[in-house]
Amino acid sequence: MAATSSKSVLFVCLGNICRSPIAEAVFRKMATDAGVVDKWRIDSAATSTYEIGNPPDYRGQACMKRHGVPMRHVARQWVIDSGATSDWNIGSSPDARGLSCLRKHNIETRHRARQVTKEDFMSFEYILCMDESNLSDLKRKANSVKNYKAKIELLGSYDPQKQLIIKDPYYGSDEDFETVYEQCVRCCKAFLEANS
Ligand SMILES: N#Cc1ccccc1-c1cc(NCCCN2CCCCC2)c2ccccc2n1
Repeated sequence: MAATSSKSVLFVCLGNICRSPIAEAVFRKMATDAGVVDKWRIDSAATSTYEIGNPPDYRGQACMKRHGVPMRHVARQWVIDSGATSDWNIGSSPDARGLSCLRKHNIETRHRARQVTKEDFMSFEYILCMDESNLSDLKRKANSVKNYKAKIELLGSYDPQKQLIIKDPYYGSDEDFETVYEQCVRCCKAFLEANS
């Protein structure tokens, strides 16, 4: 019987196509390799609406492939999608229990960029973001949510090499994506250790 999700983390960046999907994929692989992924609800989201519905940036996907880190994106030949009859959960990610079931049966789900929701501030224990702009956007959004529980922090605050900011690589090169990857590896490792 899979353990219930006792921990939860939402990685956030500006568009949810570059930095936060990399952080999510790196952390999910680390938690899987440590045998604790079933204890975690892991997701990523954007502070902006720039890229809602879009897959992770191809440069980030290439970086993950180089490092053998599975990403929830599945390149698609067919345009297969799903939808709801209600507006109850617009912008939310699939239910954690469903994702866990799919993962158990080794069925990949593809990540699509989504914006952080008020519900996220109530349901995630940690919301870890990449730079000061993300942090101020998140704190402003959180202020409109009564009794929210999330600890809103910079992912870089866990970096043993003290690189506090994970810079936006959107206008950058493959090397900039490599730097994002290396920072995410250091920070996610320290964050997992701090929560084990
Ligand atoms: N903004 C900024 C910015 C400033 C400095 C460095 C990077 C970026 C930057 C720009 C992006 N999209 C281009 C502008 C989008 N449009 C801006 C005006 C509203 C309509 C949308 C990004 C998209 C996805 C992920 C990260 C991104 N980051």
